[in-house]
Amino acid sequence: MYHLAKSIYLYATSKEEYSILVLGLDNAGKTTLLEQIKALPSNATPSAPHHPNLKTVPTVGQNVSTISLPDLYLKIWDVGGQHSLRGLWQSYYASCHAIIFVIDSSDVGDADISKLAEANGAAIDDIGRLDECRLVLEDVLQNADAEGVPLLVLANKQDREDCVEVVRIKEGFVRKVFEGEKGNAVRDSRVLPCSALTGTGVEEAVEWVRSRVLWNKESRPPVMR
Ligand SMILES: Nc1nc2c(ncn2[C@@H]2O[C@H](COP(=O)(O)OP(=O)(O)OP(=O)(O)O)[C@@H](O)[C@H]2O)c(=O)[nH]1
Ligand SMILES: [Mg+2]
Repeated sequence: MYHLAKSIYLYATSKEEYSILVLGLDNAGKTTLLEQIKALPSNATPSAPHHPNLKTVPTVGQNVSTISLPDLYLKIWDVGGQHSLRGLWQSYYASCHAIIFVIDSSDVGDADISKLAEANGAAIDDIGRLDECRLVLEDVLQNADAEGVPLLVLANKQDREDCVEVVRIKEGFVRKVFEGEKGNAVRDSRVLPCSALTGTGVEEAVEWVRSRVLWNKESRPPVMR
């Protein structure tokens, strides 16, 4: 009887948990984004409000936090984006349910990769940030373990005066990467603007991810917590 009661209790109180992987070049704003997500009203309670820690340092390794939404948990993995750390990303692909790829909208020139064709084949140290961003995103798209995983591209730092508008990042960069030969085009994806620093667009980003992991749950089932 005790075991039956315990099973019913666990069934009634447990929720599905989905893992979200936050990727992007160093300095893109991944850790700042994680801090803002942790501080969302849906996660904090009036008795335990959460104030985002916006003083970040470059991540060496990973930060992980689980946020509780009414119907599910999102376990969010923020991994370091420095060049030397990117080799670790692929070990997260097989178990993630969605990827958020963060772009620093003030560090991608005019975001038009068609002008970069001649940079193909250059060593990574010799290329600009837009091309570096393209190579890194293509690498994610091409990895078999990440196949079919919903992908949200966040055009971050939209609060900065020198940022490129989201439409240019979408049309000049993301669409061309997806349509390119390494693009692996068929995938649930979206490009959204945000400012991880001010928090603008963060809630919309979480809502997109929440809806897409649910949509994709037959291909990538959640774990129960
Ligand atoms: N203006 C502005 N600055 C931002 C925004 N998001 C992050 N930053 C700043 O960008 C810098 C890097 O932010 P992080 O969140 O540490 O970047 P990261 O992607 O985690 O970097 P790594 O851990 O090295 O991969 C910090 O100085 C942040 O304050 C934003 O939306 N707007
Ligand atoms: Mg970081």
